[in-house]
Formats: sequence, C-alpha cells, structure tokens
Amino acid sequence: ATTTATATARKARPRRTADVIVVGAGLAGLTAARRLVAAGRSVIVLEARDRVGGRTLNADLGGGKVVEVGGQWVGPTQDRLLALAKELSVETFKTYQEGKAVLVYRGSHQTFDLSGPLGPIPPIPDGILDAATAIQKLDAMAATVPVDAPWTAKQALEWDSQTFETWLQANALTKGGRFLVELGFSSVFAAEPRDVSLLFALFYMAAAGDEQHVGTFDRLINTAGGAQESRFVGGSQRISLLAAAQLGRRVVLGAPVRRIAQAGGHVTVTTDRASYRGRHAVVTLPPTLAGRIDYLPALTAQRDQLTQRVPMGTVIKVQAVYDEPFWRGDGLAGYANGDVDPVHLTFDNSPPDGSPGILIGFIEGELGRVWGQKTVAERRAGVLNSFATYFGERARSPTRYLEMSWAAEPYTRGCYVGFMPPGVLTSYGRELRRPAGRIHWAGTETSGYWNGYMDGAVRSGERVGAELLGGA
Ligand SMILES: Cc1cc2nc3c(=O)[nH]c(=O)nc-3n(C[C@H](O)[C@H](O)[C@H](O)COP(=O)(O)OP(=O)(O)OC[C@H]3O[C@@H](n4cnc5c(N)ncnc54)[C@H](O)[C@@H]3O)c2cc1C
Repeated sequence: ATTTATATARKARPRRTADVIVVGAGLAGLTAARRLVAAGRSVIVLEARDRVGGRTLNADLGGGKVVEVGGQWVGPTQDRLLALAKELSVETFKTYQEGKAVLVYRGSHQTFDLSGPLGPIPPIPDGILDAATAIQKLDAMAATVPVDAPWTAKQALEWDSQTFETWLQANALTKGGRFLVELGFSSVFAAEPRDVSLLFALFYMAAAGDEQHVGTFDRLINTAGGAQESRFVGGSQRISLLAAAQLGRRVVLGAPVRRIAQAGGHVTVTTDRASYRGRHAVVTLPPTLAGRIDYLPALTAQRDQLTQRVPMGTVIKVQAVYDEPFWRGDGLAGYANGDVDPVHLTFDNSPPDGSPGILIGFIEGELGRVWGQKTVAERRAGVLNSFATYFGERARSPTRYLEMSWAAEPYTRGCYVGFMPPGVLTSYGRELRRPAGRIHWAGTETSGYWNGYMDGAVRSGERVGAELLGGA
C-alpha cells in the first residue's frame, strides 16, 4: 500500500523538467507545443493567466452561446490557422454582411452597397478616387517588400525613415481620401499613421497573403475575400481551449515567468512559484512583454534594444447585445463606417443563428488612449451614441454591454499587435527571430505572413517547432 501511495504522490507531483519549456499559452505557444509533442519531445507550457488563448477570449452569453472579445476573424490565405482549426474540428461561419452598409460622415447619414467595386470602402465623393489611387500605390510598394526580410527591400531605408503619416500627407490630397485611408489604417494597426513606420505598414500589407497570393491592403480590410470573412463556431478561443486540453497537464496556468537563466547546457525558467528546467525555452510573448523578463546572462544589446522599440497598439473592443439583430430588419448589414466618436467602425457580431443580436465596435488608436481613461459608464454612453447614430435609436437599449480594453491587460498591454515606428525594422528586424543561445522566439510578431494575426501566431509556433526539431 505504501508503494502505491508513493507512486500516486509521485504521479501527482507536477513535472518540472522537459525538453522544451514554452512561455505563453496563446496560439503560438500551444502550436509550438503541439508540434514538439507530436515529434516525441517533452514539453511544459507556462502561462501567466488562469486561462489559455492569450489575445483570443470568449465571453459567455449563457445558453451555450459565446461572443469573442479578442481576435476573432479568419479569412482566405490564413492557411495555417484554418489547418489547425480543422485538426481540432472547429468550423467556421461567414461574417454577417447582408444588406446595406452605413456611412456617417460630417453629419450626413447614407447607406451604400458592399458588393460595389470598392467593397467596404464607403463612397465619399471627394475622397473615393483619391483613396483608391493611394491604395493602389501602397499595394505596388508592398509588392517589393519580402515578408521574411523586409529590411532587404530596395527602398527599405527610405521607407523606414518616415511614418505612414508623412507618406499620407504627400499622397492623399483630399480630406475624404485621408479619412478613408486613415479609417482602414487604424482598423488594422489600432495606432495612428504618425506612430508607424511606412516600411512596417508596407510589410504588414505584404504579409496579408501566402506563398501563392501576394499580400494587399484590400485583403487586410475586406470582409468578403479578406481578413474579416469568417468566424469560428463556438468562438476563436475554442481552438486554444481544445489544443490545451489535448496537451493536458503539460500546460501550467497562473505561472507568470519572471526569469530565464541559461547555464551548463540547459535553461531554468522561473515563475512566482517554481522553477522549470529544459534543454530549450520558447518565448511567445509580444516583444515588449518578452523584454520584461529577466535573462541570465543578459541578452545582447541588439535584442534588448529591439524589445525597447516595439510598442503595442491601443484598442477597446465594445459590444452591445440586443434581443434580436434589429438592423437586419431595416435591410442593414450592421457594418458602419463613420466619424462619430468614439466608434468609427462596426460589424454585426451575432452568433451564427442570429440570436441574440450583437453589434461590435472598435475604439482604436488615439481614441482608444483618450476613451480608455474614461469611466465604463462614460464609454458605454459614448459607444451607444455612436451605435444609435449609425443604426437608429433602438441601439441605445441593449440588454447587455461588453467591453475589453486590451492595453489594460497586464499580460497583453495593448493590441492588436506590436508595431514598429521608423528605424526599427531596418536596424533591429533581424533580431525578431534570432535565437539567444537556448532561447527561441515565437509569437505573431515574429511571423512573416499574417504578422499580427492568429494565423501569424500559428505560423510562428510551427516555425519555432521546426527550428527546435531540426537542431534539438
Ligand atoms: C481585440 C482584438 C481583436 C483582434 N482581431 C483579430 C482578428 O479578427 N483576426 C486575427 O487573426 N487576429 C486578431 N487579433 C490578433 C490576434 O488575437 C493575435 O495576433 C494572436 O492571438 C496572438 O497570438 P500569440 O500566441 O502570438 O500571442 P498571445 O495571444 O498574446 O499569447 C501570449 C501568451 O503569453 C502569456 N504571457 C504574457 N506574459 C507572460 C509571462 N511573463 N509568463 C507566462 N506567460 C505570459 C499571455 O497571457 C498570453 O496567453 C486581435 C486581437 C485583439 C486583442
């Protein structure tokens, strides 16, 4: 009996050593762990939060229904995310886009057709041509940027020496054109044109594709045929929840990593409660959070300076729940563009069966910074006012209001992604994926294709898995 009791105790004791210690149980960390485990490696995944999924999170609506408060959409060319979802039997459904879209600009309210040649870009008379020309130019420039080494583009230095704003001032000459390009830009980066390097913006456009399809600005902003085309049944976090369930006890929650030491041919990864030992570590945090871990010995100057220079965007995702999607009855898709602060962009975010009705809005960039400092009650009133201006007075009376401010999350600190101001890609871009001894780097910010997206996170997990299996 004593032997059995000892064996049980030994079995129950959590493992503290493995071939690879993965830091972070978002899509990147879980994908890396899956690949390594499939190849027979032992793995421990350390996750700071008491849940998996990182920047994806489902909110419970009751009755078995959920809505996503983090990353949610998936679209064509996001092949690796779709493949992972398929492995886990998570299905997709199309984002609701039937009916007219709404534009409210400078006090005038109009509807427009989403199946027109410019898709989701609203027909502002003094801006549409200007915006279309600017986007054409951007796509042509982006086509010259190699996604795995943007710093080698012929005009890399010239483009990395200016912000997107500088380029926009010279290339979008009308107020309407500027408004349209800025709207698309902030919906993609959750930052202002003045914050972001032109080269980084072009790289991000180039990254919106795959090995067979060149990346374009349109694929970033489009619903049909673009990054907002579909959603996951049961919410995007389900992918991480299922992947983590398969990994079982290898995933340790509530374990914020504070220090990674390398010595004597192994790594020691220390959380608040315990130390874990492995032959390699994989860090999947956005660069700025990776820079908050203590490394012994210290990392190189180049690597540390990279992590000093990749800030996160600012976004508050807001949603109002109604008994039914009343806008559908009015012939509206639930998609609005406008200049009514604080929400300039909305979608219909109802579950697949349309019940309950949910409107989603984004408070992005500077608006996110300003409105993030207000009270929930102030934000709620502002958001519902935006929704009511776009969709009518019924929008003022939701049954529930949900919001998630990602910059306020200690283990994310901003969204959607870490972006690069001028000078960073050309001087430090090479450091994104360069291993530091036994420490390897993953996370969507290290991806070529679909950098910043769930697909990029999955690709980075696969890449780091291959890196370790090749050399481990
Ligand atoms: C509001 C919002 C909307 C978005 N919309 C979309 C979308 O529609 N489509 C899309 O494709 N993408 C979208 N994204 C982006 C997408 O969610 C991310 O690109 C992707 O989830 C990143 O995965 P990751 O594994 O690289 O990083 P993360 O998900 O950030 O994972 C990192 C993990 O590390 C953990 N961690 C942090 N610090 C520590 C520490 N010290 N020790 C241990 N663990 C730590 C974190 O808790 C987290 O779980 C959106 C993001 C947000 C927030």
